[in-house]
Amino acid sequence: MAIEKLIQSLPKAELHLHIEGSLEPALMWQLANKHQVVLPYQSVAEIEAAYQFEDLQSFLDLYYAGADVLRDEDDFFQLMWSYLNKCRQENIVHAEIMFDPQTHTERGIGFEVFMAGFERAIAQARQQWGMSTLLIMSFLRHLPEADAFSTLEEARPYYDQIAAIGLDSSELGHPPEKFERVFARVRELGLKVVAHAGEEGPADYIWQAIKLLEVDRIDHGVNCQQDQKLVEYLIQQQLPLTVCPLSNLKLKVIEKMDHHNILQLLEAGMLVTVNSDDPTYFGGYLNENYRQLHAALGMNTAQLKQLLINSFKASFLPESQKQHWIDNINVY
Ligand code: HPA
Ligand SMILES: [Zn+2]
Repeated sequence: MAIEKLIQSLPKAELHLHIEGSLEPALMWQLANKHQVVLPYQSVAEIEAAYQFEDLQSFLDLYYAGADVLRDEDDFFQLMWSYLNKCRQENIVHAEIMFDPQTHTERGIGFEVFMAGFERAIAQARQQWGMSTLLIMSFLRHLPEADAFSTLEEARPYYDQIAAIGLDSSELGHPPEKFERVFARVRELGLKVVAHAGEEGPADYIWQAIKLLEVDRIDHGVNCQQDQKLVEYLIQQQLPLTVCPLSNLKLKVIEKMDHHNILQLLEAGMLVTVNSDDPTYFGGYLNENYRQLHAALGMNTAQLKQLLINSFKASFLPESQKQHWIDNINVY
């Protein structure tokens, strides 16, 4: 079978997806009208045209501004529902979805609003087509650690709906060590830990995420090759990286897709996975990321199969469910 068909048809997991980064320009436009939010754009086409980024921060500025149209429970339902439908179209059978509560609580929108919307969409997708999802609550690292502590406290009624806690937003100048104490508390609560590290930041930030936060996965991590000892450690420990190729291209972490190191890392034996990060901002959902790896880097069928296996291996699913899906990755 042609690789494009395999990319579409094989079961896959997505492990690095910010739900606020799946807000479609058309939905942003519709919600801005609904709530009379004034956007600095005159049309959906203008929103799309604005998505040209120089670096992570230039993206984050638009991403937080875009999230301002999300106001009531139904908005969060629609946001989640639209992504879960995309999963169905792309044969993403399991998704571990990040959300940024501080982006909403800072605007006076509480957990009871967004969690209710997310949960309603998740339950509907589970009932209608057996969609499997886990939620990852992420702290914004440009804010103080004290704010992360209070967010963790506010989330208390929802702990049984949250599988893991993450760390995202502006990386440079906000190293993992800034959040060492709050992640110690997270681990005491029995939650898994992930952190963005080594996207724009140095290999040392990846070491800090490992040693100080005791992460179960690294989000991005593409700068690991700056430190050969770190590369060896990641291989030996099989500590997963959730890599986002189109994101790296759009945020100029790499100059061209054919410079991406994901297949090198894969061939070296690292547990790397492919993910879309913020698909509406970066020009493609998950399958488009796989397609571009084939087009630009010549990803072959064996590599595709390994990346799909990795997507389940690196997930927080129970072992039996991981194995079930891995057994269903049939490449002819
Ligand atoms: O790629 C990212 N990096 C950091 N923070 C983010 N928040 C959404 N996407 C990202
Ligand atoms: Zn991310």
